[in-house]
Amino acid sequence: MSDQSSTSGYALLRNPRLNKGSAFSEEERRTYGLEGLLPPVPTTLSLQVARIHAELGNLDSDLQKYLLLSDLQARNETLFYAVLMSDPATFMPLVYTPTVGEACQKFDHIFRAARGIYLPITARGRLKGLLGNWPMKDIRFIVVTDGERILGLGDLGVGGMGIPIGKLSLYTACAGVPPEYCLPVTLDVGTNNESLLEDPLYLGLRQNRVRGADYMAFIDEFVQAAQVLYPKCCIQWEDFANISAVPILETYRDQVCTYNDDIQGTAAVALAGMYGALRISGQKLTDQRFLFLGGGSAATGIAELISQAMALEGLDIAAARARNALFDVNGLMVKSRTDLAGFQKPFAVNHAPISTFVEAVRALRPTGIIGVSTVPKLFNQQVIEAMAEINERPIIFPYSNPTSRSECTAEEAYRWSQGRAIFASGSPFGPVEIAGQTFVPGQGNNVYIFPAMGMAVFATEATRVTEEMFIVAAKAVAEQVTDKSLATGLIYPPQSQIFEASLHVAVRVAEYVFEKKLARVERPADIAKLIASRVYHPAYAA
Ligand SMILES: NC(=O)C1=CN([C@@H]2O[C@H](COP(=O)(O)OP(=O)(O)OC[C@H]3O[C@@H](n4cnc5c(N)ncnc54)[C@H](OP(=O)(O)O)[C@@H]3O)[C@@H](O)[C@H]2O)C=CC1
Ligand SMILES: CC(=O)C(=O)O
Ligand SMILES: [Mg+2]
Repeated sequence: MSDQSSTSGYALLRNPRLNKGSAFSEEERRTYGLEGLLPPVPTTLSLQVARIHAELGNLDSDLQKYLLLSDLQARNETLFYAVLMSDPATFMPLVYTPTVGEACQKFDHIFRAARGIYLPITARGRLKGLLGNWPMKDIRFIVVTDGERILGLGDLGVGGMGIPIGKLSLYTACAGVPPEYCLPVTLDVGTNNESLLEDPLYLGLRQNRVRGADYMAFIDEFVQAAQVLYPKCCIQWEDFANISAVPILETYRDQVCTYNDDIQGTAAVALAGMYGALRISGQKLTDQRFLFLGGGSAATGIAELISQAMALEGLDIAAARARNALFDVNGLMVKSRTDLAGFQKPFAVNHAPISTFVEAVRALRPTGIIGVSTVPKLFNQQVIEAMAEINERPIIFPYSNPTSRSECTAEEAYRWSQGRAIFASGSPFGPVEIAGQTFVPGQGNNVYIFPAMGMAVFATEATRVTEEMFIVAAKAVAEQVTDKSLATGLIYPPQSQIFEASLHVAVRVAEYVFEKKLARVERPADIAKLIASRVYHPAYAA
């Protein structure tokens, strides 16, 4: 756009952060040269929200709704967030799991306006320059993926970009982190997904994934560039394969402000769910035994945080870890197995090998099973019935996303356990009625953690994200669950109240940040007030 047009009202209509669309007032239209560029009668933000609701209501595919919202985000950011925040329970499944999964799978075929920064490994040595092309200069959050494990959908190459975009939209919609501080990033190191490599529309590098020292050097260049350009930035690693996720976290967790959402955020939401479940069963955490289906990032992250929480309640850490057993493609992770990665070994149990999950359930008699395998339907009738035979109130958490990868549905868990399951799933399920009783399944998803963690880090300008901050966050989620919710089986705050719930968690985490002297701002007398003062509200500037 030429200089002549960039200062015009026409340019204003094309700047999503400043655009008000039909809501520009008559005075603004006169001042900015917008007269004639819009239909003549100004409207209001609330009418615009109502128009979007109605438009969405006329679409019958969730992907179409996703596209409408994503076009809106590219056109008018205030209106986009006003819509999302008007009804989070309705809009989260569209901009986040499950619909975002389909959008990532079809990314190259539905590509529209670009958002975020793409860093191809072919640009090694120039990453700071590419990252610096982003127009905002004070970035506080980068959500970054390399696209290798997108939800439970596998390697989607650059199509994974939908995830950082969706997660950061929820930083704002669920916890009020102002959008101008957020930057989605995709690292393109190639893809091993043959169908993408053969697709003429594929938008990423046409090569297999780079691994090993070259990969780690690329990651390091990215981290250093982000540090130099954005010294107050927190980097959230998202949807990397575990072979990359674990070493990256280990390398940087004590060097910079960073965390891995799949390992640590998921762990916190699972622990929160356990605290809720124990209020229903009336049991103690240290009496639980968990069996995980899957032994990757999410499983080992959850198992470790639960073990740490058990240790805080008096169990020896080794004994605590022994209460968290993992089961993967090759069966129960037992000490005699020679194929275990370093991060899996602490959870290997002293037991003879077991090759089927239902046998493992019968042998270990877990109080809860947690599905983080990416494989649907493996919590089958036999498994749920075995859990219901062993436990009065079996904990059943199929956490894999999106819905198509869920280890079971809410209906299956409740039906096969005669309504006794304490259930939560990674992607949302609607209420279920069994024998006249209505159950409300919770969404056991790190969305209860990462936006809140983001707001706490943003408001305090924290230097680090520590493991203890996730335990604090887990307790802060759990303490908000009412007895009324528990009576319906709901062990998390309702999705409709996620904004209020996230701010509560942010306050608790911020208190901890100040206590541990991890903040870069002065401790205020009233931390809740500090958080409230930092919250973004979707309203047009006067
Ligand atoms: N609800 C939430 O908030 C979150 C949910 N998730 C979901 O959890 C899932 C896993 O994520 P993540 O841990 O990062 O992925 P990983 O790839 O790190 O782990 C997947 C694990 O499942 C194992 N697995 C694969 N197939 C089977 C099978 N048939 N039976 C038993 N185990 C199997 C894998 O074994 P192997 O490596 O040998 O193939 C691996 O150990 C994803 O679907 C993701 O969407 C993740 C984060 C948050
Ligand atoms: C929720 C999430 O982070 C995942 O499924 O990967
Ligand atoms: Mg993830």
